Amino acid sequence: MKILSCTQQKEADAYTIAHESILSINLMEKAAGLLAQAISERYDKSHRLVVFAGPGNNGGDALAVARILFLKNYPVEVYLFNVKGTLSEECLTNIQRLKESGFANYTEVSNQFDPPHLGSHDVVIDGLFGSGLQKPLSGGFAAVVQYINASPAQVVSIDIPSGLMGEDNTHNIRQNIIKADLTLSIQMPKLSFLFAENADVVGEWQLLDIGISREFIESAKTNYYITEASEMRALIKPRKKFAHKGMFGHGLLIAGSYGMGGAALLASRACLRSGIGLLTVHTPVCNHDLLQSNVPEAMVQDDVHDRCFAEAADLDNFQAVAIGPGLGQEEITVQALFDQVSNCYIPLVLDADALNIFSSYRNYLTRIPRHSILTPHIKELERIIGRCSNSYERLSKAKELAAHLQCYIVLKGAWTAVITPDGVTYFNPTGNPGMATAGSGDVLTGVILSLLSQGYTHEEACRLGVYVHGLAGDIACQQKGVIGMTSGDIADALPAAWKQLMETK
Ligand SMILES: NC(=O)C1=CN([C@@H]2O[C@H](COP(=O)(O)OP(=O)(O)OC[C@H]3O[C@@H](n4cnc5c(N)ncnc54)[C@H](O)[C@@H]3O)[C@@H](O)[C@H]2O)[C@@H](O)CC1
Ligand SMILES: [K+]
Repeated sequence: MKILSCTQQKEADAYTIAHESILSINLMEKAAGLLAQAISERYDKSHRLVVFAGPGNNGGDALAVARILFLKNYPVEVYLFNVKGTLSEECLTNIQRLKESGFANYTEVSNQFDPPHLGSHDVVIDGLFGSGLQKPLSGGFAAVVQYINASPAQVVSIDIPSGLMGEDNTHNIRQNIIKADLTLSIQMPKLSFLFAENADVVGEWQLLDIGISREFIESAKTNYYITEASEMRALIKPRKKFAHKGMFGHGLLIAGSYGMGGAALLASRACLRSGIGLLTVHTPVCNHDLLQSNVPEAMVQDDVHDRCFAEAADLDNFQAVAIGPGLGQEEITVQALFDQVSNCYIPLVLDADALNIFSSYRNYLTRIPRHSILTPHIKELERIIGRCSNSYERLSKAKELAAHLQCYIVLKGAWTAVITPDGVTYFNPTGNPGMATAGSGDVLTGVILSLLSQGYTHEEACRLGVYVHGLAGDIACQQKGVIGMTSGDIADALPAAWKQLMETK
């Protein structure tokens, strides 16, 4: 699914109106019908709806919603903010229609505003500003937002919480943004919904399909997408009857050190549960028995060192290599890592301590072969690119790094972002907070290694790997709960996740 900018969303509205013979006011009526339905599904008529409408079409939506729900016998109260005396045409039409419906509980605010008391059973419908917001809210509008936010009322925002920008909020004023419990977003999600620091203003969000032109959406250019199950299903390579293990690749995992053998174990289990033909784990001698007895399906290649990775492995006969889980950062490991990476000629995944080492030796970053996959979580990324003040800045810098190194970056977290060297970002919808647990990243590295070894492209391995890893996390969460689940449970749930994805229509 594409994520378009607010400017493009306005163009999409205009294109739909021009090419699909629907009047702007009728498109708004369609949106309002779906908004009203979503609101009535959540709140019954015991709730008073207090509607705050702004001067543009977001206000027009809110007024139409007020009329529809008033006619369904909801108790409704409307405040329209007309401070400049310039209302959009659709907003004006909807004031007219509201009045014609017999609605009387209507206040037009031009300067002085005497706010209504808002109780915990009231529902505020926020239609102050939508995709037409040009700068952070200030003055009277900021005061209204702060009044609503300070109240105990439930808040439903139309399209986007008023005051929030669709993309970059670096220069926004946070206290002047509506804090919604529910955001009913029209047609497409906004990029800013996917950023952690906006979670408390966006609340839960839901998309309403108002029938914006498919033609426009398909041809619109964007660098942001949300991955969909059907796309991932279509990527899975079918297995022929006469398939043999030699056809599914041989991967090399370089992982583990003294006290961190578990990371090698988790990545290996995940790798084998994701369809690889053969797996060799290169690990210090101290982890030999642990791996042999716990993942008998894997072959173990001992490093020369007892306790840490000390000598680059030969890459002949392998289709892909992953390095990093539980690797440690011993001096001898640093040297071995640089040797391994500098001479790597097969697809490569760098994770965990491999990334931490590079963050201490940033000059060496350019030794990473083009198209390698880096899988940092936020902290690991910031050790490389420096601290960022918000998610938009972090994403922008991650894109710069991906372009500079010509690498894929898998930025892990809620909505894990797969960033390609040419600047396209795919956000992943699966997963849950239970996955914020030790070893969860090791599992992902194992899955991606498995897919690369089987001949999936770098982009496919990243996107499919991240999707299935999140799905396995969701299955583990259903079985064990968000608190009790561990990364071992995620690895164990991989077979069910693959099965579920393959059954997706
Ligand atoms: N037919 C249509 O065009 C449709 C429009 N839709 C709704 O229309 C919205 C977009 O409408 P608009 O483009 O009219 O934009 P908005 O309703 O978001 O606001 C535009 C108005 O706000 C003013 N403004 C912008 N920033 C301001 C600020 N910081 N302080 C004070 N005033 C400010 C502008 O001058 C303009 O008058 C969407 O979010 C959606 O809710 C939907 O109903 C779908 C159909
Ligand atoms: K809004």
